[in-house]
Amino acid sequence: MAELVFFSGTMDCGKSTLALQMDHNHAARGRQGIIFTRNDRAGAATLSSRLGLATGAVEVTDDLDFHAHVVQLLSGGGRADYLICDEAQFFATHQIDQLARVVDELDIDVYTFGITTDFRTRLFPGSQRLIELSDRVEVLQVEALCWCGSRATHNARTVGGVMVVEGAQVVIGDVAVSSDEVGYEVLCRRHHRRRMTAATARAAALSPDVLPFGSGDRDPAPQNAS
Ligand SMILES: Nc1ncnc2c1ncn2[C@@H]1O[C@H](COP(=O)(O)OP(=O)(O)O)[C@@H](O)[C@H]1O
Ligand SMILES: Cc1cn([C@H]2C[C@H](O)[C@@H](COP(=O)(O)O)O2)c(=O)[nH]c1=O
Repeated sequence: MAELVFFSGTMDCGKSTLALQMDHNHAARGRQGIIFTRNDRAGAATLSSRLGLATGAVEVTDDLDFHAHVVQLLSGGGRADYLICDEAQFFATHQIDQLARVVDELDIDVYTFGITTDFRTRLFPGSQRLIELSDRVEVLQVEALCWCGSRATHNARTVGGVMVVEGAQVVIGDVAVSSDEVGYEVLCRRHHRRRMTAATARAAALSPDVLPFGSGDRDPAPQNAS
């Protein structure tokens, strides 16, 4: 039976890489897929991974109807055994419902990939609908790490190097960008709550105001902050 699966994790945990690997593995066994994405950093109609791989994709727009798209393809003699959908957090909720229809009515597997929460720790509407409708939600095994070494569970946005908690939900960007741009950093919940990025932690560790002893609530010096 076909299934709707949501592969989720923070930014930079390998979702797009897994999407490309899944497409490769299915195609290697003679299955035919359609790749969709929306707002990939590499540009329109592209699915790209930080490991350097990229492939062409159908760019998802507001008016794209997944069910109609696939039915049209099949009616024209085309074939689709599975769909790969990257950056699915940016899909509209009714588009996630269309994906569920593709699974249930056309018996086609749909593999979706995306982050669950935004920089304010709020669910993206598309991700919320995926959690509600998916047969399975899979959390990626490769753990992105907070600067403290704990598993990163949340995405922080920085503007000019400073963590912000207000602004538009969607701003396309990347981790490890220069400090005058909008950027992102993955953090554990503790450090997201304290708004403590690698740069803030480094500054605090260097500050002469910080006593060399303290309560058990102190944070360690950043391990990989440069
Ligand atoms: N130079 C590198 N060497 C090995 N692995 C890397 C390198 N650069 C990035 N990666 C891996 O790629 C992952 C990011 O992959 P990507 O598919 O772009 O993530 P996502 O789609 O979740 O944002 C990182 O977590 C890391 O494991
Ligand atoms: C947290 C957060 C992220 N985004 C954007 C930034 C990137 O363009 C994508 C995530 O891509 P990745 O492949 O998972 O790294 O989402 C956003 O628009 N708003 C946010 O709050």
